[in-house]
This record gives sequence, C-alpha cells and structure tokens, in this order.
Amino acid sequence: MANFTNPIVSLADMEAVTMPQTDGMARDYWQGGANELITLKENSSAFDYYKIRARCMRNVENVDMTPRKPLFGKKYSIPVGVAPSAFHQMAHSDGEVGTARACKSQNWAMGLSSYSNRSYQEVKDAGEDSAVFFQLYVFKKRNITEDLVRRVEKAGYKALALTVDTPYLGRRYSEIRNKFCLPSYLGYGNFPEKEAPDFEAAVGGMTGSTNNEIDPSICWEETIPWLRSITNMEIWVKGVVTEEDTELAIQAGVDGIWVSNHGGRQLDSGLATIDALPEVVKAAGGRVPVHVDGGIRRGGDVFKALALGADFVWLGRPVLWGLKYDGQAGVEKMMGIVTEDFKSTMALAGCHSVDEINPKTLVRIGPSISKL
Ligand SMILES: Cc1cc2nc3c(=O)[nH]c(=O)nc-3n(C[C@H](O)[C@H](O)[C@H](O)COP(=O)(O)O)c2cc1C
Ligand SMILES: O=C(O)C(=O)c1ccccc1
Repeated sequence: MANFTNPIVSLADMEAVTMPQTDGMARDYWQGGANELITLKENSSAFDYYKIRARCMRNVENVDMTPRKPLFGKKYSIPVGVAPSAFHQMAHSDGEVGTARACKSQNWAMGLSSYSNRSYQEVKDAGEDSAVFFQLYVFKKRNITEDLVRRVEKAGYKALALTVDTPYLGRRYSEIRNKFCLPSYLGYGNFPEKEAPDFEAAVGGMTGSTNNEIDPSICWEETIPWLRSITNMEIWVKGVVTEEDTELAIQAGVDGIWVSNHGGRQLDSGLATIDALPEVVKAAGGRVPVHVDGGIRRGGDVFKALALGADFVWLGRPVLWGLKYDGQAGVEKMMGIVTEDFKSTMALAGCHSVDEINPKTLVRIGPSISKL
C-alpha cells in the first residue's frame, strides 16, 4: 500500500493515502454506497470486461486530448470533469472554492452540487468558465427551488443537471449506522438561512428515512416543462440509465443526458454505468450529447467510456480524495494523474485525437448483457 514516503502515481494511491486519515463519518459518507455496495463496486470493476484493441506504428509523437465537441462553446483540456458532490468543506476548509480554482487552473469543467458548503456565487467567481453545471435537486418547496434556479442562472451557470435518480436517498447502511449529519460548523452555501428547506430532514433522509426534502413526485410530463418555464439555462438529466428513459428525456426536450447511478449510492444492483452507456448512446442517436460518470479511476476507463460513445466523463470521489490530500493542489495533482494516464492510454492504443477513440478500439469479454 502506498504511504506518504512513496510517490502517488494513481488515484488508487491517493485513495489509499487519504482515506485512513479521514474521520470515520466523512470517510464512510464518501466511500459508501447503497445497500450491499454491488453497483458501487461494479461501476469500477465492469471496466475490466472491456479490452482495448491497440493499433501500432502510428506516429503518436503528438496526442491531442481535447474533447470531440466543445462544451457550452468552450474547449476544455480534456473530456473529463468534476462531478457535483455535496459538502466539500468536509474534505478541506476551501471546500468547493478550492475545487473550482483547480478546475480553472487546469481548464477542467465542473459541476456544483445543490448541497455545496460554499455558495454558487463564490464558486462561479473562483471557477469562472469552468463552473458550468449546477446540479439541481427539486425540493418539495418549489418556490425555494425556483428562486435557486433563477439565482444560479443570473450567476452565469450554463446548465442545470437535474438529478433524476434520487426521488429518495438510497439506503446507505454506514450513514444510517453513523447517524450521518453535517458537522455543525459547516453550512449550506446556496440558501439564505431563513429560507432554507429543512436540511436536517434532507440529510436525515440519508439515515434511512423516506422523509426527505427532495420532491419524489418529479416526472417527465411536469418537471421538465416547469423548469423550462423558469429558466433559459440548458436542462440536462443526471441519472438516466435506460434506452426507454433516454427517449422520454429527448421527447421532453432535454439538452443532454448524463448517464449515472450516483456512484452506486442510490439503487443497488443497478447496471454499472459503463454497461448502461451503450444503450443510452444508441437510443440518443446523436440527437443530444451523452455524458457518463461512475467508477472512472484510470485513463483507460476514460478511453473506454469515450469509445462507447460518451462525449465527456465525470469524476466524483477522486475529487474528494484530492481535496483531502491537499486542497486545490491536491485536486490539481489528481487531475494531473488522470491526464497523464489518459494521454498514455491514447498513445499506446495508437490514437492521436479523441475522434479516433471509437467502438472499434474495444472488445468486451466475459459475461454478456441480455434483456429478459
Ligand atoms: C460524497 C458524494 C456526494 C455526492 N453528492 C451528490 C449530489 O449532491 N448531487 C448529485 O447529483 N450527485 C452527487 N453525488 C454523485 C456524483 O455526482 C457522481 O454521480 C458519482 O460520484 C460518480 O461516481 P464516482 O464517485 O465513482 O466517480 C455524490 C457522490 C459522492 C461520492
Ligand atoms: O450524498 C449524496 O449522494 C447526495 O446526493 C446528497 C443528497 C442530499 C444531501 C446531501 C447529499
């Protein structure tokens, strides 16, 4: 196992160095997932069923990692971004502002959680063009949700990532056992104190109760048109994992689809996202962009997701490991490792540009997926 005297060369090293030094409640919150952690583990392990068909003798002196398509008109360094996750100040006092500074300095895209400790405005000021997605939970108190949407639009966020896999929080055993709660010295950055939804109830949702503040009645017919009526930002859905919902999402007029199972924190026994991705890509048929997250830890994982048709991929937990390691600098270090690893994978596979990473570069071995 890596320790501080060994150099950190992989995200697994960064995890191994930081997690044993993290307070149990925070560590369990970050590392945990729903129920028996089947989907959590398979999100990463399913990548191993995909093998890369390397081409050789292709002069890979120069490898260009820029994304296939600009995102909101901007060319980021790499088609990898920071997924929205709650409560970054549990990892470092800079919280989401540290993350945003790292994104800006490395020209990465960032999504901000509704449940950030630092405010959407502070994060926008620190991240500028990198702070693009605002992850939205629709709260039962719709007036609070509407006010939030209008404020983040005014601050310059480009798109909402409406989380659609969380009508209720998943049953995360460790959070129930630990009676997870936000440390009292930390706050909810995006809500004026007196207007806040009952956050203790929201976080209490993690302790296994279905009594949360997130609106479980959201649906295609009502919620997407309602959001359209209150914002000009793009509307993406985060948490689609089937062809059926891809079609419904496109019919409802969404601007993009983010394949996710919330890092295995919601429905346990759902398909690993890398296995769900192909059916979503096929159903989308190029009509809207498709992004993916879940278990991505190596340059090879990024490569495989792009080969299966994702335009962009996102990292959740590795950002928290980086922040814990050394704040902004730790996140930058994590980003550097992913960048080096992705570049190396591209070169060794014989790809000069992300455009060349297509389904022909992969084979899938092992158990196959068939619908019943
Ligand atoms: C500690 C933690 C908190 C999260 N909070 C949110 C959240 O507030 N909203 C959301 O849509 N997704 C949330 N996610 C899910 C991430 O956006 C992302 O889907 C997931 O972490 C990707 O998987 P990975 O961690 O294996 O990379 C959270 C994930 C973690 C690990
Ligand atoms: O923990 C999470 O995965 C998450 O999405 C969340 C939900 C409610 C409050 C804080 C985080």
